[in-house]
This record gives sequence, structure tokens and C-alpha cells, in this order.
Amino acid sequence: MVSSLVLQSKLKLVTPFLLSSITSSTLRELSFTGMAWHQIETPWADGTAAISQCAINPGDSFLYNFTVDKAGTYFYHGHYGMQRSAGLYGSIIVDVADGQKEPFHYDDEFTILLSDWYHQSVHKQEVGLSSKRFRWIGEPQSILMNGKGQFGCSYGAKFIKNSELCSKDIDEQCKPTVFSVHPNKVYRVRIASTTSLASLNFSIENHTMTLVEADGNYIRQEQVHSLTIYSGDTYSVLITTDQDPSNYWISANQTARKPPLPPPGLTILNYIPEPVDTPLSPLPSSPEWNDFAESKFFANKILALQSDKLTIPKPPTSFDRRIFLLNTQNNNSGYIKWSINNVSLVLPTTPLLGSLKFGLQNGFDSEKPAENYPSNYDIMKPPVNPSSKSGSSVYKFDYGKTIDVIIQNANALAQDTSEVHPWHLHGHDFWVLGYGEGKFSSDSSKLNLENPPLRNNVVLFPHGWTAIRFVTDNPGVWPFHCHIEPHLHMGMGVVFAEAVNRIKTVPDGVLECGLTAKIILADTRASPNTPAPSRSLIPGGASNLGPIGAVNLIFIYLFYVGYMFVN
Ligand SMILES: O=C1O[C@H]([C@@H](O)CO)C(O)=C1O
Repeated sequence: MVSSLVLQSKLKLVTPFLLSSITSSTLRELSFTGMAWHQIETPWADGTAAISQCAINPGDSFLYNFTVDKAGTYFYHGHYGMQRSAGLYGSIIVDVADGQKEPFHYDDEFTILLSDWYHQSVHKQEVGLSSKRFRWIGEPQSILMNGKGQFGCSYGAKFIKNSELCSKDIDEQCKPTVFSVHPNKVYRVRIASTTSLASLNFSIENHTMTLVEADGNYIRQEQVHSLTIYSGDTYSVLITTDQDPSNYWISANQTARKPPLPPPGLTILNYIPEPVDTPLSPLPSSPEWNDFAESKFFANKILALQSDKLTIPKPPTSFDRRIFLLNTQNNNSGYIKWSINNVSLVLPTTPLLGSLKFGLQNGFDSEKPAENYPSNYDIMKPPVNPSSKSGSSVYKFDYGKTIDVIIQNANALAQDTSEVHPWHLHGHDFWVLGYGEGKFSSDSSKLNLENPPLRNNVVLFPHGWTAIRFVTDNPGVWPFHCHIEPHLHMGMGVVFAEAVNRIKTVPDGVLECGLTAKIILADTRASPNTPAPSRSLIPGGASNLGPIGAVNLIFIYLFYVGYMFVN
């Protein structure tokens, strides 16, 4: 499906699109795409349709050319509408550059990509979410591990429920993936979650896990029995295969939302030379769905690595600008939406990168978005005046500034309801300075400036706040949004425009839609013989694309995926 893929580095695409979770019928419903890479810092290769580029039309191709500058565990996924929920994703591993070493040892590794699966088509889900007669998507039917899940009388469900109803033969298609390991070795297990909705509790039966990496950044080694992993998170853990030679469950149970929840995602850890078999033991138990104490304890265990081998840089000790983002669920002219500071994000037809670069005031809402919310707002109660508006305004940042963002959760439309939201920033890692209950107060003693972890995805707990800090050193137009696919569809995001004046060129094909198409095509017609590998946005400007400190370079020629499948 990736028709031509040239890897000039130690970057690996693992499971390039999970075939087992994609059917041609789901792909037939996809009409446009854009591919986000969860690691990319190149402003026009971020894959966010209507933000950093035009959507890729059916049958068209688009060349993503970007630099990977940091070894680690990542994944990629469609970023047009809710395409990710339709199965458009896969894992990425960036190895350390030649001559460099990881700050820990392991003998071998395997990769687990977590996702969730709905039986209703993504198109129908989108229509339900966008209708006045709002239809929520509900919980997924299955949790998938490397594309395989349990449902009804399939393999795992049969085992779990031990139900007489499930007396059919084992469904081979749903048999969990097996990871065969040698005894007495250290394995690195790379785990990424690209779920549409589900937050997961991940564990490996009888094996303690040592955390070493989060979102491509090294973290302090901590031993845990389970991980709470939210949509958009990646981790690496080390395990030692020092148990009795046997078969063990690796499981991922949905958590943080009200039951009924689907059966867990499963894989099997098989000790060589034991024959592969269903583990005899019950599945590892997981905490109660609303045991937020457990998941907060886990979140607070993630701290930056500071060792003699490697030290993660500390954040600047003060900020230049602090933005508060109040998360509410609202009624927006009869539609249920999520809003940030009372605005629900809708994307314009002209990519924001183009509108901002060309100064097209009518390409988006040029109104300045709010940087705070009323001080008397009661985050424990449903909104008093629940209405909000829609918009596409952007937060503009100058180069080299330290920005704090305080994400503030609040009560949703229903009484006593506040949900978990994993927030993801494109184009940047940020320091996670802390989490807290209730409303954020400026008591900064709560903030960790000593060893905060660097991440690009962070959880916001119900009725709580999360504080992050980053430095605006990567010019681009970067969305910051809830990684829960239906929540982004319902407007839960903002856009940060960072030193856009420093972006001098973008390649052909990035901005040829909406209002920018006219400008670019007029320019091409004016000089038809000029072979232009990239498009100068500032007359005479030189290319300054690509982050500093590049280790590896990849060229991925990505043909439109749906087109390839359908044909
Ligand atoms: O966005 C959401 O909508 C529903 C509910 O709040 C309204 O039906 C739900 O559980 C969400 O996460």
C-alpha cells in the first residue's frame, strides 16, 4: 500500500497500516487523506489536512520528506476527519544513529501497537457526531493488539467469558499475536496507542516492567506492574524473561470510561522452547475503570532521565507567556461540541500554513483567541451558559519564547461528569510540569522544574489541570488537540502558529487548494519553464526547512492509501 518506500536511515515502519483492521469497504469511504507522523518537525510534512497542507485527493500522491532527529518509538496515522479510527496507522521505530548508544541495555525487542475497533463505519460515526440529533459513538467493540481483537465468540472472548455460548471453534483470525522469547534475556517492549477513544491498562502477566522511554524521550527507570496508556502515548519498557518457561498473557483493558467495556486486547508471551498455547492462568486483573488514583500515581512516575549516561534538558525556569485552555462540552447552536475557551475548532478550507504565510485575512478567523477564561467559572458544574461558538482562530507566537499552557478540565454538559482527555502537540516535545486537582492556582511550587519529562502527549484528568512548557524554536503551524478522535471531530483543539515568517519555502503540492491555490497557480503560469522543486513563499527567500541536529533522513513516497487498496 505504500507503493514506493525508500528508507535511507535506520527508521523502520512496523506494520505499515494494520491490514487486519482495514477492509477495502472501510477505505472506500475515505476520500482524502493527510498523514501525521507523531515525530515530525518539518512544517509542511506534518500531515494535518487544512492546517499544514491540502488534503491529498483520491488517486493523488504526496511526497513526505522529513528529517527524523531523535531515536525512539513513534507511530503515524491519517489526519483527515476521523480516518485514524478507520485503521489508517502503523508503528515507526527510529534507531539510534551509528556510533551512538541507548542509555540502557537489551538483548532484543518487539513492538505492540494498540488500537480500538468499531463495527459502525467511521463515516456513520462522523455523521452521528455532527448531527443535531447527536449520536455518540459509544465504546469500541474490540481492543486490538497489532490489529487483532476479541469479539463475541472469538478466541480471547471464549477464554475470558468461559461461556457456554462460546462453544464454536476458535476463530483463527482473532488468535492473538504471539511473541516468542528466549529465557533469561532482557527485552525492550515498544508500545504505542493509536486508539480512537480507549484509554488502556496494559500489563504482562508475572513480569515487572521497567519504564525507559515515553513519546520518544528517555525517562527515569521505574518499575511498574501496569501502564495506563492513553491515545497518542508511546512507551518502551524492559522486561527480563526470568519466569517459568510457559505462556503468559499480555493484555490491554479499557479503562477511564463507564462500563460496559469491551474484552481486553490480548497477545501471548511464549517462552522458547515451550509450545505456544493459551495461558492457563486468568487474565491479569486491571484496576477499576474509575480508579484515577492509580492512573495519577502512574502519570507522576514519568520523570526525565538524569543519569551519568544521558540527561534530558531542564525547562527554562520562567515563562514569557502563559495560556489557559478551558475544556468544556457545549451546546453550539443545537450541536454538541467540545470547546476551548468557549470556541469549538473548525478547520478552514485553505490550510492555515498558507493563509498565515500569504497574509490571507479571509482564509481563517483572524480574531485573537482568548488566553484565559472568567475567574469565577465553576469547573465542577455543567456550564451555566452552555453555548459556545465555532472558529479557526490561531494563537500566534514569536520565535524563541517560553510558553506555558495550562489545560484546565471542567464539568461536561451532564452533572458530575468530567472525562479524561489526552492532549497532543504537533511539531514539539514539551515538558510536563505537573498535574493537579480542581482549578489551577498560580502556586507554582506545584510545578516540577527539576526533572519534568519531555513528551508530545499528556493526559488531562477529570476536573483537573495539566501544565506544560515549551520553547517556540520550530517555526510552523501546529495543532494542539485532544487525541480522542471523536473529540477532535467535535472541535476539541487549538492551533499554534509559531514564527511563520521564518518559513521561506514549501514544496509543490502542499498548498494548492483553497485560496492559496490561486496564488500558486498564477505564479506557476507566470513562469511556466521554471523547474521548482520547492515553492518560495517569500520572493527570493531561501529554504530554511528542516530541524537542526538531523540524524536520519527519510523519503517516503506515499500514494493515496485508499486508492491503492480499492484498486
Ligand atoms: O464527547 C462525548 O459525548 C458523550 C457524552 O458526553 C454525550 O452523549 C461522551 O461520552 C463523550 O465523550
